[in-house]
Amino acid sequence: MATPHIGAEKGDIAERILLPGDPLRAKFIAEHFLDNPKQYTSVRNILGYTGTYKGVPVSVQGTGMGIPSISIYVHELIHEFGCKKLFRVGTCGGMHPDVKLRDVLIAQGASTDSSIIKNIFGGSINYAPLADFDLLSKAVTNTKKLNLRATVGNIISVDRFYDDEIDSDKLRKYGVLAVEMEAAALYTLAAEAHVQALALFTVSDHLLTGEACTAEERQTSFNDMIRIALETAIED
Ligand SMILES: O=P(O)(O)O[C@H]1O[C@H](CO)[C@@H](O)[C@H]1O
Ligand SMILES: O=c1cc[nH]c(=O)[nH]1
Repeated sequence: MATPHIGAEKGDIAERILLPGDPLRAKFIAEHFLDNPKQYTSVRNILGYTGTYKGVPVSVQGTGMGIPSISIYVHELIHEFGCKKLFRVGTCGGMHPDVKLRDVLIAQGASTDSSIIKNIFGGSINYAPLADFDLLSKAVTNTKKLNLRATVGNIISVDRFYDDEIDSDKLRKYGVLAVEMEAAALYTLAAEAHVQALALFTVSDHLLTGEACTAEERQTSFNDMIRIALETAIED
């Protein structure tokens, strides 16, 4: 049965799913990478599609921006539609000299300032949202097989896109590579539900150099990240 935010029926959505924030990136991925894609939802213009990749059913679904938004979609996808392998394919802001514009990053861990994650654990606990190790290791192998490059490390999922108070120098000193707004929630919700999740990114702008991709590039030009995610998604 359809959920409040996803207008699909049980069975319409594959167990393996790619999750861009931008619904138009979902449409682009479905139309350019999947065979026979069928749109299963357009509720709130957050688009979702299922097709096949190399013969394996794969879905792709927008999640909106920020932890409150992705948490709604990931909850419904896992608990109502049975998704088991979830791949965020996002953009991020590079904040470390080791990463350059358009680089692919894979989040081994996702630090966060999110009160949603803090409130789950309460007290003095700072939970460490982590990638599923099996997916992470397969993604690294697939990156090499595809003759591509990806940097693996810690990123930070923040609540505010415009945040003058964030201490980028300290985060950089501790090796945080980039900033985005959803991965920590994906990792935490996947851990709670005992399903697998991995977040991959393309650096769309750089906090140190001021370089930025255009809005059109953000929607469409992230093929390397998507190929790594799809090759990893279809493995058993
Ligand atoms: O390009 P997406 O996947 O939306 O990801 C990044 O872009 C948005 C901010 O512009 C946030 O959602 C952030 O995490
Ligand atoms: O959340 C994001 C995404 C891209 N670039 C940023 O600076 N922040």
